[in-house]
Amino acid sequence: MSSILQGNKVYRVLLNNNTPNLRSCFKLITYSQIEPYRYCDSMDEVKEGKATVLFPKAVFYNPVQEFNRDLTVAVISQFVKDRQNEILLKNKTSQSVKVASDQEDCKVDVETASCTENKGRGDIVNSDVNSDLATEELEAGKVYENGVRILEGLAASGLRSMRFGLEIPGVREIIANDFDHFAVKVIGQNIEKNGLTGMVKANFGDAAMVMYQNRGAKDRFDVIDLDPYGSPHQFLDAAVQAVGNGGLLCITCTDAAVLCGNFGETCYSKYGSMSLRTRYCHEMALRIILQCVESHANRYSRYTVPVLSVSVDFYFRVFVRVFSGQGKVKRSASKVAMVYHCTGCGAFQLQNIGTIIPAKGNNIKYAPSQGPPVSKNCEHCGHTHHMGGPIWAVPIHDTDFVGRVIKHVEQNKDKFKTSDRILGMLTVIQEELPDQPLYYVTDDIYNTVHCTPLTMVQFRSALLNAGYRISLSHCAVNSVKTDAPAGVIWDIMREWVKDHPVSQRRLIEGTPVKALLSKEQGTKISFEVHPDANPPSREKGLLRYQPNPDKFWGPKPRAKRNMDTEEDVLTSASKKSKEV
Ligand SMILES: C[S@@+](CC[C@H](N)C(=O)[O-])C[C@H]1O[C@@H](n2cnc3c(N)ncnc32)[C@H](O)[C@@H]1O
Ligand SMILES: [Zn+2]
Repeated sequence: MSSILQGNKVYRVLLNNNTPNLRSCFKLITYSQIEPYRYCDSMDEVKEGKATVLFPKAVFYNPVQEFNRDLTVAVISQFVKDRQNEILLKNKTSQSVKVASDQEDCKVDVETASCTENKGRGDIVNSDVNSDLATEELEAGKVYENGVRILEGLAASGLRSMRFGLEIPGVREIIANDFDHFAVKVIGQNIEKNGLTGMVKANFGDAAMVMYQNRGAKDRFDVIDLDPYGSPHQFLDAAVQAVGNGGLLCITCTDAAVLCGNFGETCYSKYGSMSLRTRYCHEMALRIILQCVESHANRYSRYTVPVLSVSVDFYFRVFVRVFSGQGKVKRSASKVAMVYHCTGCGAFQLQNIGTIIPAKGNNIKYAPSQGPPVSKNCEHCGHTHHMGGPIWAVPIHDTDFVGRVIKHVEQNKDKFKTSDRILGMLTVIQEELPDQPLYYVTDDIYNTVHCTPLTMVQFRSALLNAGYRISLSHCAVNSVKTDAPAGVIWDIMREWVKDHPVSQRRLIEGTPVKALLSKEQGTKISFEVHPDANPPSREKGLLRYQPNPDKFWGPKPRAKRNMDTEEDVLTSASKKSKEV
């Protein structure tokens, strides 16, 4: 039995395949007369965070995305607090100040605060709208007339919106929108069930249209959450316009195969960037998404500041603030870069598209970059390069913000089922070298050289002893982010194989290993254990890289779609009966 919506009617379909007269299988019920759970064949009740929601099979729900929802609740909660502080700050001074608050050391810099730009251009300054909030201790579940407005563009059952309403303090209104009538009915019911009438509103519409209708200066949202099936690309143009100045976009992408280089040409068509199939593809994916959001924003004299970007399980999630300001938009070309990736040894080099040159006084000039940074063949192994990108080449997180989210989660640990994972991942993120895009993976290095592996501590010590910085990336276990040039990595390996020789049968002419090991050693290498070789997140024993969270882990398929016409239903039912 399943339910199908047509116009304002719901068909309760009894698919009895042995019945020749299919019309007798349908029972027509007037939609408005009936509550969704009464006509659904099965309606599961799910408790997550403070919310309890009903899920019919026909509406999308993926339990392993609880981490995504927990993290989003934490990030938006912190964002709301930060906005409050920015307002206080703006009211007090235009300098960087320490704001005394429940987060003792929350330092907010006016540079990144939303409030200062574009006044008088008709762009609503949200801090003005919210100014009453700034002095209040906020509570979750309470409607604040001057609180934040949140749009969940693709809400399915509205679970996320219910959690926002019940768990994020300082909210005015949440629009839980979906383009499926049935889902919207379920959202309505979940609003009542969670006592959120008046704060959360169910809305039927195409998310892009809803955002276009709200792009006027006074209508923009403070937060927009986009959690689509696959790629969000068709919503980005509207999203960058419908978010207020300094507002927050929270975007999920589950099209990992496209973003990780399996379909570079598709990635180009969706994100305007060529993805590469490499060991650092997960971070590259995040950077492709960020450059894509930025390029959409630039068209409307806006620019973005990523506050947190995570690669999780099978998906990517970015949290990006959007600001207005044509002056800063000019910097965008220097924030993105092409990637040259050696097809032999995996060494990579970035080539920024634009560059900023200091000029007279405090002035700057913008110019195209000079390049390329690599020769036709790799200087280390002689193989050719693939070129990918453009990618976002500046920091993908705001480490101060990440620190505040960590504090928020530590203080509210019992509210997030996935708090251990959030804390582990965010701590690794805080340790990431912010100015070194992409990474090597040590297993990959050892495979290229065909040698016995070093321990992580030995490898890290060798780089630190040579005077370079090193960190992990949250995107991959055994990852190495460093400011050392690729040549130093190969120097480490050349030193290592002196005592751990590579089998002669591997040293075939034309292979990367043959070329790499034939080169002269450049840097002096020591494997003596360096005091900083163990990252603090490892020493503390945090849950840094979680194995697959569930047995049936992965992106869930679309919820079964409601068929459009009775004819479709009949055709489908008759197909089914033939299959039996
Ligand atoms: C992945 S689910 C959303 C899951 C939800 N955010 C959560 O956390 O459980 C995607 C939803 O987007 C809806 N959808 C698809 N295209 C849409 C569009 N153009 N506008 C609005 N909703 C859309 C689908 O009906 C589906 O319910
Ligand atoms: Zn190479």
